[in-house]
Amino acid sequence: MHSLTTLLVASLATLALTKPVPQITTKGFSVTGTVAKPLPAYPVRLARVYEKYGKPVPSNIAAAAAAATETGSVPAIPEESDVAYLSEVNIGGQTLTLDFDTGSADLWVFSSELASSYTEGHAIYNPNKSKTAKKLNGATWKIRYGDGSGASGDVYTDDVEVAGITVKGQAVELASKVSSQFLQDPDNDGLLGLAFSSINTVQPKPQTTWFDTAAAQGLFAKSLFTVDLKQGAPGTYDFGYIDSSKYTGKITYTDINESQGFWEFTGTGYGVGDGNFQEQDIDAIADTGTTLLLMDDSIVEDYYSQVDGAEVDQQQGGYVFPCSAQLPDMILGIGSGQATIPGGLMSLGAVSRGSSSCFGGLQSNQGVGLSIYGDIFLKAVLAVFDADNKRFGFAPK
Ligand SMILES: C[C@@H](SC(=N)N)c1ccc(Cl)cc1
Ligand SMILES: C[C@@H](SC(=N)N)c1ccc(Cl)cc1
Repeated sequence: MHSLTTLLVASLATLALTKPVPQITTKGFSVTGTVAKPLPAYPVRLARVYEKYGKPVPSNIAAAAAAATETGSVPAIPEESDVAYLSEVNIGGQTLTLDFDTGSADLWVFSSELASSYTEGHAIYNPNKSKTAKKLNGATWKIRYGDGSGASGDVYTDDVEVAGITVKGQAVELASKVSSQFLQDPDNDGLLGLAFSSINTVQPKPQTTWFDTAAAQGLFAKSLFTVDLKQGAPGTYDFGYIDSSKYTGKITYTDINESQGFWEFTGTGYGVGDGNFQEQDIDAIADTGTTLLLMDDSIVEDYYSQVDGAEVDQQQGGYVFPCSAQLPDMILGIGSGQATIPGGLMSLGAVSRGSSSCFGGLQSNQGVGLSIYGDIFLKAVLAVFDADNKRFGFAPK
């Protein structure tokens, strides 16, 4: 008899294991010219010039820029076994809890356009109850994840508030269809994409993510956000600033390659426990929307070869080990530094209530060619997603 946890963990594990890059039909993309972007307020532009040349921003300019821009913080609440993290969002006066996802670029929600049998237990968005909703005529969207999970529907624009920051005219994608995976998770009312807008699935004209819309409207003095996830406790997403109280030591940055639309970088290698560090290029993405740490089989096998009793459990869909096992730390080389994931974070907990078998936080990426540094990694660091400088940063915490 599978407990819910097993099903959820297994389905998400399977989901995480087998949900390769959302199948975005690139052939349909047509960038019909560029929309004139409102220029950020003058002091913001001036402050950026100083920063660009590594000069301290004069206090009067910094003060003026700060006055013209916004910052905000919103809790990231873990679901059971930390399988996903949910945050509150207000759309046209309606509050939903969404899965913020740096691995996709669609803001889509459970909506009044879904059959009511699908919306049981969910908060839904109903544009007819919003004073500021406008239909985006002719626009549709359809997202697919490798495991076959996905959703589709049509599009409105509305005022979307995240972390106290309101973006007017944000594209909101209403689900009129969702796949079964999304029905197993009654608290998840949809996704808020934080990847690059180049992989947004709206047709015929792709839309921008909430973050990119806000940045284009000049709402941030610094166009960056930070992610501070915690094991079994609320963390935060912060927008427009870095809270120095959320990390220790210094932030190490690495350039990202946004050509696939992800926060993608080349890791410098890995180490298991106090074993020696293996230098190798690792094509990785930082992904809040994936529960696990997904890496090449060779690395996964190396790690579990050092865990007594670890084995692949087909039924669970990945490596399991005795919950009594002492798990080694996982070291990930990023830029000039190394992120240490303590052994205690490398488990998702018992495969089902009362079981002495635990599900591994590190699992195979099934050879998809990308390593997915998901929530297991993000619980170990303060992560900085810096769009201004096209870089990813991390610091111990
Ligand atoms: C980009 C993410 S899916 C997402 N975060 N929306 C991903 C890609 C490939 C694999 Cl194998 C697993 C996860
Ligand atoms: C597509 C992912 S979100 C992501 N891939 N980052 C997902 C999340 C939750 C459910 Cl229930 C099903 C699928």
